[in-house]
Amino acid sequence: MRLTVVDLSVRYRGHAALDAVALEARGGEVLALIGPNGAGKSSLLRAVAGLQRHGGTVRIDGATTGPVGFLPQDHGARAALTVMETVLLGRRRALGWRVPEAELARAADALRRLGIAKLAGRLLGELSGGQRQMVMLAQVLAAEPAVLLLDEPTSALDIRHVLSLLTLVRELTAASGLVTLVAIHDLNAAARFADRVALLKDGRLLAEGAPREVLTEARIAEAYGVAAHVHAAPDGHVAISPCRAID
Ligand SMILES: Nc1ncnc2c1ncn2[C@@H]1O[C@H](COP(=O)(O)OP(=O)(O)OP(=O)(O)O)[C@@H](O)[C@H]1O
Repeated sequence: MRLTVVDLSVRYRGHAALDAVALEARGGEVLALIGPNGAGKSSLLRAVAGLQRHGGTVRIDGATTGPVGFLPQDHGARAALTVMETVLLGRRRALGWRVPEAELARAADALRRLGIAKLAGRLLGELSGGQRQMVMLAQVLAAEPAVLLLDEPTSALDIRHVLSLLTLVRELTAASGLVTLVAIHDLNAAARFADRVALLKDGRLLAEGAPREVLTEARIAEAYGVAAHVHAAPDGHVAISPCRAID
Protein backbone atom coordinates (compact mmCIF):
# COMPACT_ATOMS: atom_id res chain seq x y z
CA MET A 1 0.00 0.00 0.00
CA ARG A 2 1.31 3.41 -0.93
CA LEU A 3 -0.35 6.81 -0.99
CA THR A 4 1.24 9.34 -3.30
CA VAL A 5 0.17 12.98 -3.47
CA VAL A 6 1.82 15.09 -6.16
CA ASP A 7 1.47 18.82 -6.76
CA LEU A 8 -1.84 18.97 -4.90
CA SER A 9 -3.67 22.27 -5.00
CA VAL A 10 -7.11 23.34 -3.80
CA ARG A 11 -8.69 26.71 -4.56
CA TYR A 12 -11.85 28.22 -3.13
CA ARG A 13 -13.15 31.09 -5.27
CA GLY A 14 -9.64 32.03 -6.36
CA HIS A 15 -8.11 31.68 -2.87
CA ALA A 16 -5.38 29.02 -2.74
CA ALA A 17 -6.06 26.78 0.28
CA LEU A 18 -3.40 24.28 -0.83
CA ASP A 19 -0.52 24.97 -3.14
CA ALA A 20 1.68 22.33 -4.79
CA VAL A 21 1.75 19.93 -1.83
CA ALA A 22 3.61 16.64 -2.31
CA LEU A 23 3.43 13.78 0.18
CA GLU A 24 4.02 10.08 0.23
CA ALA A 25 3.06 7.49 2.86
CA ARG A 26 3.54 3.73 2.95
CA GLY A 27 1.35 1.03 4.44
CA GLY A 28 1.79 0.78 8.20
CA GLU A 29 2.57 4.48 8.61
CA VAL A 30 0.72 7.16 10.55
CA LEU A 31 1.35 10.60 9.06
CA ALA A 32 0.18 13.53 11.21
CA LEU A 33 -0.90 16.73 9.45
CA ILE A 34 -0.22 19.69 11.68
CA GLY A 35 -0.30 23.45 11.21
CA PRO A 36 -2.25 26.50 12.35
CA ASN A 37 -5.98 27.07 11.75
CA GLY A 38 -6.65 27.53 8.06
CA ALA A 39 -3.34 25.93 7.00
CA GLY A 40 -5.11 23.52 4.62
CA LYS A 41 -5.20 20.25 6.60
CA SER A 42 -8.92 19.55 6.06
CA SER A 43 -8.69 20.58 2.41
CA LEU A 44 -5.87 18.08 1.94
CA LEU A 45 -7.84 15.27 3.61
CA ARG A 46 -10.98 16.03 1.57
CA ALA A 47 -8.96 16.06 -1.65
CA VAL A 48 -7.37 12.70 -0.82
CA ALA A 49 -10.85 11.36 0.07
CA GLY A 50 -12.04 12.39 -3.40
CA LEU A 51 -14.54 14.86 -1.93
CA GLN A 52 -12.84 18.07 -2.99
CA ARG A 53 -12.02 19.34 -6.46
CA HIS A 54 -8.27 19.70 -6.74
CA GLY A 55 -5.32 20.06 -9.06
CA GLY A 56 -2.46 17.57 -9.02
CA THR A 57 -2.74 13.86 -8.45
CA VAL A 58 -3.63 11.49 -5.63
CA ARG A 59 -2.68 7.85 -6.16
CA ILE A 60 -3.51 4.88 -3.98
CA ASP A 61 -1.25 2.04 -5.02
CA GLY A 62 -0.93 3.71 -8.42
CA ALA A 63 -4.72 4.01 -8.96
CA THR A 64 -6.81 7.18 -8.81
CA THR A 65 -9.32 5.64 -6.39
CA GLY A 66 -9.10 3.15 -3.58
CA PRO A 67 -10.78 2.03 -0.36
CA VAL A 68 -10.63 5.25 1.64
CA GLY A 69 -12.21 5.79 5.06
CA PHE A 70 -12.77 9.44 5.97
CA LEU A 71 -13.76 10.81 9.37
CA PRO A 72 -14.57 14.50 8.79
CA GLN A 73 -14.01 17.18 11.41
CA ASP A 74 -17.71 17.97 11.56
CA HIS A 75 -19.52 14.70 10.92
CA GLY A 76 -22.87 16.26 11.74
CA ALA A 77 -24.16 12.91 13.01
CA ARG A 78 -27.45 13.54 14.78
CA ALA A 79 -29.62 10.89 13.08
CA ALA A 80 -32.24 8.89 14.95
CA LEU A 81 -30.22 5.71 14.55
CA THR A 82 -28.75 3.52 17.21
CA VAL A 83 -25.00 3.24 17.60
CA MET A 84 -25.07 -0.32 16.18
CA GLU A 85 -27.08 0.83 13.14
CA THR A 86 -24.67 3.70 12.62
CA VAL A 87 -21.66 1.39 12.62
CA LEU A 88 -23.44 -1.06 10.28
CA LEU A 89 -23.84 1.80 7.80
CA GLY A 90 -20.08 1.57 7.40
CA ARG A 91 -20.72 -1.92 5.97
CA ARG A 92 -23.62 -0.88 3.72
CA ARG A 93 -21.92 -2.28 0.62
CA ALA A 94 -21.94 -5.74 2.22
CA LEU A 95 -25.55 -5.56 3.43
CA GLY A 96 -28.80 -6.59 1.79
CA TRP A 97 -32.29 -6.71 3.32
CA ARG A 98 -31.00 -8.95 6.08
CA VAL A 99 -27.98 -8.22 8.23
CA PRO A 100 -25.83 -11.36 8.39
CA GLU A 101 -24.56 -12.47 11.81
CA ALA A 102 -20.99 -11.96 10.63
CA GLU A 103 -21.70 -8.28 9.90
CA LEU A 104 -23.25 -7.77 13.34
CA ALA A 105 -20.19 -9.42 14.88
CA ARG A 106 -17.87 -7.20 12.86
CA ALA A 107 -19.71 -4.04 13.93
CA ALA A 108 -19.74 -5.20 17.55
CA ASP A 109 -16.01 -5.82 17.29
CA ALA A 110 -15.39 -2.27 16.01
CA LEU A 111 -17.31 -0.93 19.04
CA ARG A 112 -15.42 -3.20 21.42
CA ARG A 113 -12.05 -2.09 20.06
CA LEU A 114 -12.95 1.51 20.80
CA GLY A 115 -14.20 0.60 24.28
CA ILE A 116 -17.80 1.68 23.54
CA ALA A 117 -19.55 -1.71 23.24
CA LYS A 118 -21.98 -0.71 25.99
CA LEU A 119 -23.33 2.12 23.80
CA ALA A 120 -24.51 -0.27 21.03
CA GLY A 121 -28.25 0.17 21.70
CA ARG A 122 -28.18 3.92 22.44
CA LEU A 123 -29.43 6.56 20.02
CA LEU A 124 -26.68 8.53 18.32
CA GLY A 125 -28.42 11.84 18.99
CA GLU A 126 -28.41 11.13 22.72
CA LEU A 127 -24.66 10.67 23.08
CA SER A 128 -22.03 13.14 24.21
CA GLY A 129 -19.84 14.79 21.56
CA GLY A 130 -16.88 12.56 22.45
CA GLN A 131 -18.96 9.37 22.40
CA ARG A 132 -20.34 10.34 18.97
CA GLN A 133 -16.82 10.98 17.70
CA MET A 134 -15.80 7.45 18.69
CA VAL A 135 -18.94 5.91 17.13
CA MET A 136 -18.21 7.66 13.84
CA LEU A 137 -14.66 6.32 13.92
CA ALA A 138 -16.06 2.82 14.55
CA GLN A 139 -18.24 3.27 11.44
CA VAL A 140 -15.21 4.26 9.35
CA LEU A 141 -13.13 1.34 10.70
CA ALA A 142 -15.96 -1.16 10.07
CA ALA A 143 -15.64 -0.43 6.34
CA GLU A 144 -12.04 -1.79 6.51
CA PRO A 145 -10.40 0.98 4.48
CA ALA A 146 -6.85 0.79 3.15
CA VAL A 147 -6.35 4.52 3.61
CA LEU A 148 -7.66 6.08 6.81
CA LEU A 149 -8.20 9.86 6.85
CA LEU A 150 -8.99 11.36 10.23
CA ASP A 151 -9.74 15.05 10.68
CA GLU A 152 -9.11 15.98 14.31
CA PRO A 153 -10.51 12.69 15.64
CA THR A 154 -9.65 13.55 19.26
CA SER A 155 -11.02 17.11 19.43
CA ALA A 156 -13.92 16.11 21.73
CA LEU A 157 -12.17 13.42 23.76
CA ASP A 158 -10.87 13.35 27.34
CA ILE A 159 -7.18 12.56 27.91
CA ARG A 160 -7.77 8.85 28.49
CA HIS A 161 -9.81 8.44 25.32
CA VAL A 162 -7.26 10.50 23.35
CA LEU A 163 -4.62 7.98 24.39
CA SER A 164 -6.73 4.89 23.72
CA LEU A 165 -7.99 6.13 20.34
CA LEU A 166 -4.55 7.10 19.06
CA THR A 167 -3.02 3.87 20.38
CA LEU A 168 -5.71 1.88 18.56
CA VAL A 169 -5.22 3.85 15.33
CA ARG A 170 -1.49 3.29 15.50
CA GLU A 171 -1.85 -0.45 16.21
CA LEU A 172 -4.45 -0.95 13.47
CA THR A 173 -2.35 0.98 10.98
CA ALA A 174 0.71 -1.15 11.69
CA ALA A 175 -1.14 -4.48 11.93
CA SER A 176 -3.30 -4.03 8.81
CA GLY A 177 -0.75 -2.14 6.72
CA LEU A 178 -3.04 0.90 6.37
CA VAL A 179 -1.92 4.37 5.44
CA THR A 180 -3.29 6.77 8.06
CA LEU A 181 -3.35 10.55 7.68
CA VAL A 182 -4.52 12.36 10.79
CA ALA A 183 -5.00 16.12 11.09
CA ILE A 184 -4.35 17.03 14.70
CA HIS A 185 -3.66 20.20 16.70
CA ASP A 186 -2.09 18.46 19.70
CA LEU A 187 1.63 18.55 18.86
CA ASN A 188 2.53 16.23 21.75
CA ALA A 189 0.07 13.62 20.49
CA ALA A 190 1.50 13.99 16.98
CA ALA A 191 5.04 13.54 18.35
CA ARG A 192 4.03 10.44 20.28
CA PHE A 193 1.74 8.62 17.86
CA ALA A 194 2.83 9.59 14.35
CA ASP A 195 5.68 7.97 12.45
CA ARG A 196 6.05 11.16 10.45
CA VAL A 197 4.71 14.68 10.64
CA ALA A 198 3.79 17.07 7.81
CA LEU A 199 3.69 20.74 8.83
CA LEU A 200 1.44 22.97 6.70
CA LYS A 201 1.13 26.72 6.72
CA ASP A 202 -0.89 28.91 4.34
CA GLY A 203 -1.50 25.94 2.06
CA ARG A 204 2.16 25.04 1.71
CA LEU A 205 4.18 22.19 3.13
CA LEU A 206 6.76 23.79 5.43
CA ALA A 207 8.43 20.58 6.60
CA GLU A 208 7.92 16.83 6.59
CA GLY A 209 9.76 14.07 8.41
CA ALA A 210 10.16 12.31 11.74
CA PRO A 211 8.56 14.19 14.68
CA ARG A 212 11.94 15.18 16.17
CA GLU A 213 13.08 16.62 12.83
CA VAL A 214 9.93 18.68 12.21
CA LEU A 215 8.89 19.71 15.72
CA THR A 216 11.74 22.09 16.47
CA GLU A 217 11.48 25.39 18.34
CA ALA A 218 12.36 27.29 15.14
CA ARG A 219 9.68 25.54 13.04
CA ILE A 220 7.02 26.02 15.71
CA ALA A 221 7.87 29.73 15.89
CA GLU A 222 7.75 30.01 12.09
CA ALA A 223 4.48 28.11 11.65
CA TYR A 224 2.47 29.19 14.71
CA GLY A 225 4.16 32.39 15.90
CA VAL A 226 4.67 30.73 19.26
CA ALA A 227 7.79 30.45 21.39
CA ALA A 228 7.91 26.86 22.65
CA HIS A 229 10.27 24.77 24.70
CA VAL A 230 11.03 21.47 22.97
CA HIS A 231 12.79 18.73 24.88
CA ALA A 232 13.17 14.96 24.98
CA ALA A 233 10.62 13.25 27.23
CA PRO A 234 11.87 10.38 29.44
CA ASP A 235 10.33 7.86 27.02
CA GLY A 236 12.35 9.31 24.12
CA HIS A 237 9.57 11.22 22.33
CA VAL A 238 9.87 14.94 21.81
CA ALA A 239 7.71 16.99 24.17
CA ILE A 240 6.52 20.48 23.33
CA SER A 241 5.62 23.15 25.89
CA PRO A 242 4.16 26.27 24.26
CA CYS A 243 5.37 29.31 26.25
CA ARG A 244 4.09 32.52 24.67
CA ALA A 245 2.84 34.07 21.43
CA ILE A 246 5.48 35.98 19.47
CA ASP A 247 4.35 39.32 18.06
N1 LIG B 1 -15.74 25.73 1.65
C1 LIG B 1 -14.83 26.70 1.67
N2 LIG B 1 -15.01 27.84 0.96
C2 LIG B 1 -14.10 28.83 0.96
N3 LIG B 1 -12.93 28.78 1.65
C3 LIG B 1 -12.69 27.68 2.37
C4 LIG B 1 -13.62 26.59 2.42
N4 LIG B 1 -13.08 25.61 3.24
C5 LIG B 1 -11.91 26.09 3.67
N5 LIG B 1 -11.67 27.32 3.16
C6 LIG B 1 -10.46 28.14 3.38
O1 LIG B 1 -9.34 27.37 2.98
C7 LIG B 1 -8.27 27.53 3.90
C8 LIG B 1 -7.85 26.17 4.45
O2 LIG B 1 -8.93 25.67 5.24
P1 LIG B 1 -8.87 24.23 5.89
O3 LIG B 1 -10.19 23.96 6.51
O4 LIG B 1 -8.34 23.26 4.90
O5 LIG B 1 -7.74 24.47 7.01
P2 LIG B 1 -7.36 23.60 8.31
O6 LIG B 1 -5.86 23.57 8.35
O7 LIG B 1 -8.06 22.30 8.29
O8 LIG B 1 -7.92 24.52 9.48
P3 LIG B 1 -8.43 24.16 10.99
O9 LIG B 1 -7.20 23.77 11.77
O10 LIG B 1 -8.97 25.50 11.46
O11 LIG B 1 -9.46 23.10 10.88
C9 LIG B 1 -8.74 28.53 4.95
O12 LIG B 1 -8.26 29.81 4.59
C10 LIG B 1 -10.24 28.46 4.86
O13 LIG B 1 -10.81 29.70 5.21
